[in-house]
Amino acid sequence: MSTNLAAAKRIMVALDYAEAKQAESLVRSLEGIPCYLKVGMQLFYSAGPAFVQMLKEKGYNVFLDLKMHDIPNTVKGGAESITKLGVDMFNVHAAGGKQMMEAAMEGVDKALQAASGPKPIVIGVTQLTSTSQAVMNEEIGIAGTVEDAVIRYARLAQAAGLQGVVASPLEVVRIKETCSSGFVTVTPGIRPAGADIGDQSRVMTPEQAFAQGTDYIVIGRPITAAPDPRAALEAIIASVEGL
Ligand SMILES: O=c1ccn([C@@H]2O[C@H](COP(=O)(O)O)[C@@H](O)[C@H]2O)c(=O)[nH]1
Repeated sequence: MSTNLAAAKRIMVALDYAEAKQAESLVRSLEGIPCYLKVGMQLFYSAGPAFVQMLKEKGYNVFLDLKMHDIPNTVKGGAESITKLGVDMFNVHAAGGKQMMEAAMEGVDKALQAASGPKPIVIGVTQLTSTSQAVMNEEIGIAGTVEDAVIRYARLAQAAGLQGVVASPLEVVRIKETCSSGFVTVTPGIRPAGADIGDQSRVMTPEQAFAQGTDYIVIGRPITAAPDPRAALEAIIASVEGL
């Protein structure tokens, strides 16, 4: 595999669109680039499982970013349904606790006992990348540093049997040191130099994030809102080649 194909596979493009036809148009424009595609709640709530299945039929790796957070029995059922869709990755909120995350893993096993299929990577959401230190301490009421909170969630996710976490690239080094180098990190909060940060708070450039050792970067608006999304993705791929 050439270096830039390997880089493309570690870039998750967030398909944050209201309607399937908008997302389909973006996917068409990226044809031939083997990036991961991330389907979040906006698109899934409007386009549903059929859209995810279409992406799988086209051969894409798909991260279904629904951030489940509910009682264990409900999350188990949700994980079972998601696994049956054949996605490559999905997530739950680590703040839901160990029992809830274990229930997600039980849901995966239940789905795979009923019918064979790929086993998805299940990851825990730690502190959202839009959350700043001040917001976490003063508004949400969690004391301590964001980094320490992320590490607590990462340890909990690992103890529950999850394979990784969503965090900002700023916490990747400590997550890998604490949990192991093989514990998967998926990092949104990515902004190419000079790009608008918008509602994100804990951000790094694609180059900086990969230099921290992250496994995957998630990037939405810098690609989807660009005048030429394919050129924007290609520039990001070129910027991280070899990292
Ligand atoms: O902590 C988190 C968890 C998920 N996200 C998601 O990633 C993308 C980021 O999009 P941008 O347009 O590049 O900001 C988006 O789908 C979020 O829901 C996150 O940003 N932070």
